Amino acid sequence: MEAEAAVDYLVDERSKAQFDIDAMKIIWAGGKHEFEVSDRMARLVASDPVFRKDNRAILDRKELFKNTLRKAAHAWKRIIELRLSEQEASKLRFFVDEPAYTDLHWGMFIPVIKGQGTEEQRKKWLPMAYRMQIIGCYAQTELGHGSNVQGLETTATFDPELDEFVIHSPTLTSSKWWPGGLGRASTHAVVFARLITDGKDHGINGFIVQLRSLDDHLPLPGIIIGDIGMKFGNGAYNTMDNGFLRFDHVRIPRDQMLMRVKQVTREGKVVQSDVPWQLLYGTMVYVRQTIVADASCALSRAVCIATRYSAVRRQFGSQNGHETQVIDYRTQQSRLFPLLASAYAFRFVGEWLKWLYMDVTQRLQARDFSTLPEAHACTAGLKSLTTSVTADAIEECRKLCGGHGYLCSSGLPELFAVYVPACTYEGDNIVLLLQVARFLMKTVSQLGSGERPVGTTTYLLRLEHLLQCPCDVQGAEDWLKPDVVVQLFEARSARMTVACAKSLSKFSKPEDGFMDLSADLVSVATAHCQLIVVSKFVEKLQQDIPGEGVKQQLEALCSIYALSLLKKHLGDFLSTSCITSKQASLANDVLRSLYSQVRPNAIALVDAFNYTDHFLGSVLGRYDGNVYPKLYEEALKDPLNESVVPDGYHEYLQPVLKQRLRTARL
Ligand SMILES: CCCCCCCCCCCCCC(=O)SCCNC(=O)CCNC(=O)[C@H](O)C(C)(C)COP(=O)(O)OP(=O)(O)OC[C@H]1O[C@@H](n2cnc3c(N)ncnc32)[C@H](O)[C@@H]1OP(=O)(O)O
Ligand SMILES: Cc1cc2nc3c(=O)[nH]c(=O)nc-3n(C[C@H](O)[C@H](O)[C@H](O)COP(=O)(O)OP(=O)(O)OC[C@H]3O[C@@H](n4cnc5c(N)ncnc54)[C@H](O)[C@@H]3O)c2cc1C
Repeated sequence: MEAEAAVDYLVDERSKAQFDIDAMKIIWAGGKHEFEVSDRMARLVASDPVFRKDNRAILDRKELFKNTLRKAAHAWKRIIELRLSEQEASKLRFFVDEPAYTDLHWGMFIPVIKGQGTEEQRKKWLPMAYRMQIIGCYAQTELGHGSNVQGLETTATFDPELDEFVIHSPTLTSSKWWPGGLGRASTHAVVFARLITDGKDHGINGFIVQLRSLDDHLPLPGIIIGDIGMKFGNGAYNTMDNGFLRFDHVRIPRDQMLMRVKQVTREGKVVQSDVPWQLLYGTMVYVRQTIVADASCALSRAVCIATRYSAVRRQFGSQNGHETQVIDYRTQQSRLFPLLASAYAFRFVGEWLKWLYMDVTQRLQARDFSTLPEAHACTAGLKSLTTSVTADAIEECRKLCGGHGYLCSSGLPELFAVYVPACTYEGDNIVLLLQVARFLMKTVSQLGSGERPVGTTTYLLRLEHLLQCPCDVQGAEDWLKPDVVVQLFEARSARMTVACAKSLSKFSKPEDGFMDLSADLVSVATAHCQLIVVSKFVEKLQQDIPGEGVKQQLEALCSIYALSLLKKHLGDFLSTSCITSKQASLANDVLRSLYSQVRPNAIALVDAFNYTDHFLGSVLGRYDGNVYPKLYEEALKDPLNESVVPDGYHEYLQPVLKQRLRTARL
């Protein structure tokens, strides 16, 4: 009986939607074709028993890893059999939803060769990598240094006699430590090492190094290699073989140094090409951009689970003869709907960042390097902002699901454990925000010298105006005007940037100022990145948005995103005199009415993500809302429930119980 009622809750919820959900699905997917590919790949994976994933939390590490290998091999077989395009194959891997060595092979090894290899090197290595005749990883981080790439210790010393490099790990801390896919699967790695010729250190560069035999997978001579051990959470990221690696004078031919940025001639002369040396960091720019796109996936997944469950779950009160749906509590809405809005916001900023990355890549090919610093700042900042918010949001969604959110069958604990390292890998989020702050300080300091800020910093051209313009809100409805909101976020970012720049100028050495003011600099960078997300959401809404009611829903979500940020960072807005307390209070009223507007559409807004139950992997987030019977089913599948009397009863429970009986008799 109760189960049927739960199903009814979601049917009823869906009937309340005030917009064309199919049109919204296409907006979310980024186009009709993207939707069709994504939908087809999601179903393909969901219907294949090899891709089952509901047992991950109870497999031991060895079984878990072997199962990941099986899935990756099966995915590859399906990709070949079905002749899938690159786009389809990458979607298929995405829906398999299990971190694996293939992520690093396709996501970093191939891109680093593409970005840092010469044409000859690309011709030699990429076909083998595309056919998976070799498996590669990205070996940069060491035991002693991750964030500080210039501090890496591994050496690549040129031996002119044999025309070879000698790759060596001179200290314990120079061991490579963390690279995904390295521990067990990879046959090759791009290793970042210090280039030494003729006794001189020329800084870091990438080198292609074979690690294991292509015949029997044994490590090659001079290579010490293994897995770094269990990581956070049970199943979670432990499907990945993050590894360690030490080199004992391993020799590689000279042409295995990636030579797009620097070359070493036969005589051992180092030649710097005309591309900026920062291109050595280019793969990180690429991956940070993909991480931003992925953030909206992880966030929307958690939000989908929490929203559906909040509509099914009832506690206290009375609503048409039932207790109240928890989604109707204002507190639940004020925690959940900003996260729903953030999922859409991150989707659109991710789309824009992909465009920015393509644009900078095309410019680089045409030898225009002018937008590289901005691309670095945007990818670093948005990677930091979106992953931090998403990690916190997954945890908030767990709490929004009450006690049942803590069960593995809710899908949220595993999602959190898999996702949270995104705040650290590909650049620690604080270290990356400091890069953004550095870029902003440099941009402001160059304003006087006639250097024009570009792209996302163009607003700083209107600095004088932004430093003193009052916020244009007289009545509550003014808070719904996009230009008012964007200008407010610009003013807040500009004022915080200038205040920090002034404080920095008081230090005789800029590095000292940077150290002392680093916490403030992080706040400045955050404000700038939030401005980017808000303005890209607003820009998206200026495009043609087809589908009945779709634009109105997105407008409401855009306002929720911006106004909830305003509420969260009220201190910034008040202390920079960007708004008055009266205006803040009006913003709060508007937020409440926006929540009421979104409420009847909430289930349809998460349905628009088009996630299969397989991908969601959550009893609480099931499409049919049939939560309670399925929670029982999942509980009964637990190995502890295999026998009525537990293993260990005779050894450990019975003696205790008997002793208690004896004590009682005394
Ligand atoms: C489909 C695929 C899916 C794939 C998913 C993959 C799965 C994911 C799985 C997980 C996989 C996880 C995999 C992994 O985790 S791989 C390992 C990732 N590691 C990191 O991210 C390390 C982070 N550290 C750094 O990037 C550098 O050390 C930083 C930047 C911190 C300092 O650097 P440095 O010590 O050199 O000092 P500097 O600050 O003076 O900077 C000097 C100049 O360089 C410019 N600059 C700096 N950086 C960049 C840049 N990037 N592009 C362009 N320019 C850049 C900078 O603006 C400055 O310019 P200027 O002001 O002098 O003009
Ligand atoms: C799951 C996972 C997968 C990974 N995969 C790979 C991979 O495939 N290949 C690879 O090469 N690496 C990989 N890494 C390594 C990863 O890139 C690094 O861990 C990351 O760049 C952070 O560097 P770190 O560990 O040195 O952190 P640290 O820099 O030691 O950070 C420790 C603390 O110090 C703070 N800190 C550091 N520097 C500063 C500063 N200048 N100012 C203020 N605070 C600072 C940080 O904010 C942090 O709080 C992976 C890591 C993880 C967790």
